[in-house]
Amino acid sequence: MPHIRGDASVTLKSLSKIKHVRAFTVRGGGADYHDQGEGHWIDNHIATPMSRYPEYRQSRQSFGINVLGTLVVEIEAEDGTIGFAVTTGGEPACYIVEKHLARFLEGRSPLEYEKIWDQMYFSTQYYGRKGLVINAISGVDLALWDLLGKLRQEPVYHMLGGAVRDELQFYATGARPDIAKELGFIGGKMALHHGPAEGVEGLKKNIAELAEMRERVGPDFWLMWDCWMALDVDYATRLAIAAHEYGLKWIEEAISPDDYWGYAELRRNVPRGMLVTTGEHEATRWGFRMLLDMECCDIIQPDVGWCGGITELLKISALADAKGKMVVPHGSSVYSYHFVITRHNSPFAEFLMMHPGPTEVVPMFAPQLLGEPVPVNGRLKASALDAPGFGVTFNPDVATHRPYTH
Ligand SMILES: C[C@H](O)[C@H](O)[C@@H](O)[C@@H](O)C(=O)O
Ligand SMILES: [Mg+2]
Repeated sequence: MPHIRGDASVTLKSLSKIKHVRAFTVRGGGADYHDQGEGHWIDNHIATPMSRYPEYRQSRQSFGINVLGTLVVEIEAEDGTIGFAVTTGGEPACYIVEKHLARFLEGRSPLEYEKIWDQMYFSTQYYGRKGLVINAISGVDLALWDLLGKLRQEPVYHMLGGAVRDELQFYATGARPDIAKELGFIGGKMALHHGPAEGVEGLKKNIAELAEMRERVGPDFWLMWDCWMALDVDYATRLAIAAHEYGLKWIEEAISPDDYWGYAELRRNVPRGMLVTTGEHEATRWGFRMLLDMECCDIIQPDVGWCGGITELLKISALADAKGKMVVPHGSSVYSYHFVITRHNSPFAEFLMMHPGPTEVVPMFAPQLLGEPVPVNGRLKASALDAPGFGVTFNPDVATHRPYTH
């Protein structure tokens, strides 16, 4: 019998424990990517649930889409190694991290990420479960995985099972799918501009925009609509039927994230071959189980910075995989890239075009993450993710503010 060596080189004891958790907020783009300047495509008459109020129709910032700002979570180990992550959450999320969540990490091993997640979730369940609290938990979880990778000197995707393909391929979200095609992306997702409050005229304008873009990109390039929760089932059904002749590949987040029944109905209504997608504003394995068990959609799109982090996304993805459903995370830069490259049921990823046009590729969370990789010709090699943790560092030139301590 050959002697089988099995020295457990990484143990709970050998890895440096967590010493400090700190939370900061940052303004101006980055993880709160809706927080952009004037004239940006991402704030130009995009249909939302607030579009029923004319005063809030032109700009999503007018009703506060960028009110939170970025949350930066920093976790320092006893040996001085620091892991960090960014997500949407700003000052209120800082409060939750500092005053509530930090107690479950300080003094513990970063290897205990399952137990830490469980304690963060169930200790906040009485006021959390979705939205801001899960954003905060996600930020902590992502910073924990970044710290673990830096302590172990390996990239997060290695710890998630390794790459199942040599490279990532991306579709682009932005106002110019024609330019996205020239840049090598596999498809272009546009924001829908007119909602039910603008009646049949608005619906006709939507279809005219789609028809014009189809003319520009040719018959085979993927075109999708992101409806950002703006529609009702009837309007979404009529829009999907009218869009079918222009080859709309999927209709995304057409109705309220809470209307699971409406999504199931819409999915029964849309023309055969058109996909219904949603999930970026859903959270935890329990929320995504509702979407999957109620047959709400063909692709789930969790945001790893909003759904519970990597630890929770692993559970969500396994649920979807068991049901033969694709998981294409909502654009969240390196945090989704390290996940997507490791999952067979995540065949492509989203790249959110943050250039104002958008006419060029710029890092999604710019200027916050130094070393943030971007797709080249619509693709990113797995080897581009090989630095420890998530492979990025926080830009020291970006002003941060720590509103609370503990
Ligand atoms: C483009 C959409 O309106 C949102 O701004 C976008 O963040 C999100 O819905 C997406 O899927 O990228
Ligand atoms: Mg979306």
